[in-house]
Amino acid sequence: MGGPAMRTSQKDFNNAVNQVKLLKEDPGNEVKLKLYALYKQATEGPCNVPKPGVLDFINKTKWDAWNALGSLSKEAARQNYVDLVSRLSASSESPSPEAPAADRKQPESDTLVVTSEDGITTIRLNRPTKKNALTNQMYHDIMAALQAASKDESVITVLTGSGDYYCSGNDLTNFASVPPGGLEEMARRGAVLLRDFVNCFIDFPKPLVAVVNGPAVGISVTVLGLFDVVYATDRATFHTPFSHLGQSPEGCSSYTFPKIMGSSKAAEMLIFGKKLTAQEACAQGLVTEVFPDGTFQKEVWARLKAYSKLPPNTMRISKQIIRNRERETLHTVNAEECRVLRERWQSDECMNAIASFLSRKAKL
Ligand SMILES: CCCCCC/C=C/C(=O)SCCNC(=O)CCNC(=O)[C@H](O)C(C)(C)COP(=O)(O)OP(=O)(O)OC[C@H]1O[C@@H](n2cnc3c(N)ncnc32)[C@H](O)[C@@H]1OP(=O)(O)O
Repeated sequence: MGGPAMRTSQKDFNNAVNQVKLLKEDPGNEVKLKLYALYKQATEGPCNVPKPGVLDFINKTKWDAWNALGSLSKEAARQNYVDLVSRLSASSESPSPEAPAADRKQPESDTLVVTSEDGITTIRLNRPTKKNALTNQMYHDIMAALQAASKDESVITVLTGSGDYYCSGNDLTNFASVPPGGLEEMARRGAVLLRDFVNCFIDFPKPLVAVVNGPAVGISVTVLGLFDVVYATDRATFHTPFSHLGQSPEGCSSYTFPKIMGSSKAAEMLIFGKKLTAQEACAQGLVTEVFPDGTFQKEVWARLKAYSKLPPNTMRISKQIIRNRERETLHTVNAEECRVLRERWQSDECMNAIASFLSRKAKL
């Protein structure tokens, strides 16, 4: 085990594994084989499986590459993997023809991880210590990721979260720093950001799937009405505590929720802040299907991989015909919700609720 190898953390390694999926150029089979071997060595140690038969050409080649690393330590393999990915990333900076530079904007921080594999672009909220609460930067990064995904070669786009929560909604500290223009300016900016954010979901052209890996709060729940399919673990809950926060519904939920679940069920959620279990949300049509937490990831990703093999243009056209009729209505609803919220954000009821959370007096 060499000294430098010890400097690579598990986080660096995980980042490198994600980075490989974002490479804009195919590094070629030889490099892919090297990456494979280093990955196996870093995660499982020296090759410990029987050699495949000579006719099993692909697996034998992979086995040979892994076996050639001999007794290289896991740490050293991790370091070599990270170094190799870093060199590959540096040499694949040139823009790809199908994605104009503005649309390829990658997240500026690690709070959003975007990967593409098997025809699926996955946008992962990655702020688990804050229950994936959405910072202003994350709203921008999600918009950029959706824009890029709408033009990339993937077939399906997925939004999901890291850790035990799907998302705890708007980061309430977004309201903590008041700009020079005062509360009014803060509310104006918030309304513009919210409108643009929700518009990206309304206009998204490909099948959009939410993989709800845990509890969901606020805006992460309301925009679900704009997704095509919502899969949830049985640990998930769905909570829109707008009245508790002195706020009003957004994400087009004032329109989509009554349509999905009927006006009285929608009112119980959006006005009284009733928290739904995953099963309840499924019974009311907000969630497509609920999976046991133990098999959630396995079952959902297997299903999505199978769906991603379906003809992409046909799926896109089917989505259009399902959604297009309502697109203008949804834009109108979004604009109206943002107008109302802009006023709410300047109200005493809202300010008190946020101050209360920030001073840790209140929790949902
Ligand atoms: C451009 C503006 C657009 C605005 C759109 C309008 C959007 C509206 C909404 O989304 S409304 C919903 C807002 N969300 C909330 O009110 C949730 C607040 N959070 C909580 O009530 C709880 O944290 C919890 C129930 C989600 C989880 O409770 P628990 O399991 O006990 O964990 P902790 O409270 O200890 O949380 C861990 C850590 O995360 C921080 N955190 C969680 N959620 C948020 C949040 N929404 N905003 C900011 N910070 C959040 C929490 O403070 C803890 O931080 P700490 O460890 O104390 O530093």
